[in-house]
Formats: sequence, structure tokens, C-alpha cells
Amino acid sequence: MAVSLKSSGSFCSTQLQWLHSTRDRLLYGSSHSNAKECTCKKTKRPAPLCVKATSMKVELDFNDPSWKQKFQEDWDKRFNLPRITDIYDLKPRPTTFSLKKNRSPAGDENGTPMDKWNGYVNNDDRALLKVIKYSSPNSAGAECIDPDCSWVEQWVHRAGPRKEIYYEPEEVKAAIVTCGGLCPGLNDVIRQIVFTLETYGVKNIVGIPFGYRGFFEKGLKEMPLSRHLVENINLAGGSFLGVSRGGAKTSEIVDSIQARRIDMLFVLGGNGTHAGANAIHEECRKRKLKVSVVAVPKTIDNDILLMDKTFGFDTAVEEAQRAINSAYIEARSAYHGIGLVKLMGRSSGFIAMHASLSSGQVDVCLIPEVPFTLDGEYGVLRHLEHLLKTKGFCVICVAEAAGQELLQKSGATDASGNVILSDIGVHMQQKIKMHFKDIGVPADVKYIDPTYMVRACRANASDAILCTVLGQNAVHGAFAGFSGITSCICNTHYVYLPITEVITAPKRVNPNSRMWHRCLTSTGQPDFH
Ligand SMILES: Nc1ncnc2c1ncn2[C@@H]1O[C@H](COP(=O)(O)OP(=O)(O)OP(=O)(O)O)[C@@H](O)[C@H]1O
Ligand SMILES: O=P(O)(O)OC[C@H]1O[C@](O)(CO)[C@@H](O)[C@@H]1O
Ligand SMILES: [Mg+2]
Repeated sequence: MAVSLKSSGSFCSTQLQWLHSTRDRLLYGSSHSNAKECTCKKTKRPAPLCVKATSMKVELDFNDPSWKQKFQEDWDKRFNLPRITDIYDLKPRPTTFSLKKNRSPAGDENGTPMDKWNGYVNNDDRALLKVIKYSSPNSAGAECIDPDCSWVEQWVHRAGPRKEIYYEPEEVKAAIVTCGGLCPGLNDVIRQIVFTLETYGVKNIVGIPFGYRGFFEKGLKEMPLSRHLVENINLAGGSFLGVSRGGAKTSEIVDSIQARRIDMLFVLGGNGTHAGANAIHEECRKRKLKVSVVAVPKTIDNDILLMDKTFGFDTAVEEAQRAINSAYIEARSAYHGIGLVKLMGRSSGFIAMHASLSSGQVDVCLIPEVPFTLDGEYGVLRHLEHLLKTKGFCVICVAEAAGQELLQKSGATDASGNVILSDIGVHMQQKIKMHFKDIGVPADVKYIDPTYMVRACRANASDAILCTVLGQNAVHGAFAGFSGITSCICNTHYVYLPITEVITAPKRVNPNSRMWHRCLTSTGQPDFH
């Protein structure tokens, strides 16, 4: 994936053990130390007294009593939401989004109805991104900013409808596009965006077919959308508009946006799609176009930074459980049965970890964030021998990106530039069969690869609700005049984040998190190295 890391600044610390960059802490928590050493620009202290922080824009010296204030000022700048009023001098108008039927949203001449309901979100409302106060960087899963793990408030912007809006609904043309791989809930989000736009009074709503490709590929026509047309699309999986990978040419896309006179663009997709949405937002700004680009994070992999989860993840986990259950039944019923399930996750093991936890039927869970060996005294194969001896059967769940270092790389990439992974499932199946043949122990290996089944289904109840809220909030964000933002859930609250903050790297399982430890407790597996 061709996302770029942001420009770096440096942290300075008097404590030698403090070597964790901001990005590393976001990805792994404080126990995972692979930060780069550097020379602190301010104090000129040599490494390792100072650490390169990839997502900070200011230099922090923790000896400076005002470091917290500096951090917070930088934080506020980073999480400030880009608005169309940054480039235009626009006057807002009262919203047309009414919280109650049969009432004038503008209120009576005293303005009382709207004020009384308190149903609108204020632009100064914030939600806290982090709520745990860690007493030490050594606490499980700790995410600390300074060596003492001081409490620093990290506020982000609350999502929802505003009292004042920056578009005339009757004049708005809104477009929706779905990019990347399929994901349960795409249709639910499309449907809610259309419903909410219509509630504001928008009449011109279109779908762009087959991802970003629909903007420039000849013969792909935009699809007019309405409540009537999308009313039941949530009953099916997939995307009503179609998806695609690759072919993103920002300037051509923005030419097309300009030619089609699109005012609001809703972009549903993962990391790559968000990078594309941000590039479109930047290009629109450069051309001084009054266009709001709002993203909704979609991916079964759950690998987007800062948010609790992406839509589709819960459903994928639920479906994955079914595959695990089949593997369990097969293994349990066979003499020396070994059930092996490979689950998706391009760069992270969230689906494998959560499906293993929720099924309760997995003896070995392997994810890319935790290296393992197959052979040798502490290898997976020796543990399988032990499981066959002691319980007679076993179930393994392996994430598709796990153990890539054990396999030959093809070097191939897909149309979007994502690396095509080597097949760890097939490799493990062969290795297990060979191993038990070699040691003369019968083993009945059943391999299940439910790959596309976990994402080609309709959203479950919890995802359907998430999609509803995120889709509606995306429209509120556009009407509020924001652009270059994503509509997501952080710490159980619905918020807007600037896209730039969520695309610096894929989110990965923290091997020091309580969740991974719970998974290990549940499977009972040892360390495999
Ligand atoms: N850095 C980037 N800048 C602009 N566009 C990008 C960038 N990375 C990817 N894209 C475009 O975004 C679209 C989707 O990207 P990608 O195929 O990586 O899926 P994704 O959004 O990451 O979702 P998934 O979770 O299914 O992988 C593609 O059309 C791709 O060309
Ligand atoms: O085969 P496709 O459609 O390119 O997608 C495969 C990838 O898409 C995902 O489902 C979502 O990113 C990954 O888990 C998987 O690696
Ligand atoms: Mg991706």
C-alpha cells in the first residue's frame, strides 16, 4: 500500500529506557520498542536520549515543564478538522435536518423548538480518545507519551448534525463510491447516506460504479440513487455500486468531480481508499473547489488506526467462527484429527484473534504480529504432537499474513499495489502432513479456507447499527462543511478524525495487549520460538 509516513520531529527524554515513537505506541503500546534513535534537534543530545517520533510535528523536551501544553497544542492542530471555510469565506445557514417531524428546523420566530431539543452537536464538543490512566509504561498495553506515563487529554471532534450548515441542499449533487475489497455493511452505509441526504433535502444523489475506476473508465455511468432504490439493499451482501482496486489517478478523478459538478463525495473503503480520499480532498483544495470529501472506514481486517473497529469486522468474525466450528467438528470426529483454518487479514491478525477467542475451539492461533517457528523443540509441530497425545485432536487458526517469513515471496502486487501474500494455509497443511508421516503418527488433517465467505455476506446486527451511525454522520460532516475527514467510532463515541491521522500505517494487534494475552489464555498455546 502506497501510503506515506508523515514528517518527523523528535522526542527528547532524560530516561534511557524511553525509546518508543508515537507511531509505535499507537500500533503496539509502549512495550514494543523498535523506535529509531536520533539526535535531538533542540538539546542536541545524542542517541539514545532522544527518539524520532513519526507523527509529532513539535519537538518535546520532557524536562520542560510546559511539554504537556506543547503536546496538546500540537494534538489540537493535528486533529483539527479541515473545513471548506478554510479556503472560502462562506456564511452558514440554519440546518434543514430536522430532528422531529412537522417542525420547522429553523424554529419559530423566537428560535425555541430547535434550542429546546438540544439535539444538535456543537462544533466545540469533543470525545476523549484514551480513557485509561496507565501508572507505568510497563502496564499491559500501556500507551504513554512521556517516560512517567503522565495523563494527557487527547480530545477528538464529536460527530453528528450541526445547527448550521454550509450547503443549500436543493443545489447539492452528492456522490457515493465504494473501493477496495468487499466488506459486509457497504450497502447499509450507502442506504443510510442516501436516506440522510434526502432528509436534508438533497435531490441529486448518484453512485459511482466500481470504485475510483468509475470516475474515469469510459462506459461506466453514474447511477442515480434515491430512498426508493436503496430501501432494501442492506438485505444483500456485496456493494450495490460495485468495487474495484487500482487505477487511482487523483487528477483525473478530480477532473471528473469537477465535470460532474459534485459537491459532496462519500468514500467507503480501507487504508488505500482513505489515502485516495485524502489526495482527492487535497487536490480539490488546490483547485479551490467547494467539495466535501468524507470517508467511512470499511474493512473486515479492522486495520485502521485510532478507531475501535471498522464496519464489517464483527460480521467477518462471526462468519469466521462458523469455519472454525466446522474444523472443530471434523477434527473432533476424526482419529487424530487436526483442523486448520486460514482467515483473512492482509497485515494484521484481528480476525484470527477475535474468531479464535469467540469460538473457544482453537488450540493454536497464529498471527503476523507474533513470529513463530514450525519446526524444532519449541515449534508449532511439536505442540501439535503434544495435543494429539493429550486430547486426541486439535484446531489451528492462522491469519493469512502470519509466518510470511517462512515462505518464498513472489514479489507480486495487486492492482492497488498491495503485496500478494504467499499461502501460509497450504504451506502449513503440507508441513503438518509431512511431519506426522515422518514421525509415523497418524494425523487426519482437514484444511478450511473460508476466505471470501467471511466478507461476502450481509452485515450482522451490530455492524448494521455501526453502518447506520457512520453513514448518517458522514452526511452531517459534509453539511457541516468538513472535508478530508473520516466518520468513525473511537472509545465507544462517534467522532470525526482527519484522514491524515488514520493512514500513517496499518493498525496491528499489540502482542502486549490484554486481548492477545486473553487469546493465549484461551488457547493455552506456548510461545513458538
Ligand atoms: N496512496 C494512495 N493514494 C491514492 N489512492 C490510493 C492509494 N492507495 C490506494 N489507493 C486507491 O484506493 C483504492 C482502494 O485501495 P486498496 O485496494 O488498497 O483497498 P483498501 O481501501 O485498502 O481496502 P481493503 O481493506 O479492501 O484492502 C484503489 O483504487 C487504489 O488505487
Ligand atoms: O482478493 P482481494 O479482493 O484482492 O482481497 C483480499 C484482501 O482483501 C481483504 O479482505 C481486505 O483488505 C484482506 O483481508 C485480503 O487480503
Ligand atoms: Mg488496504
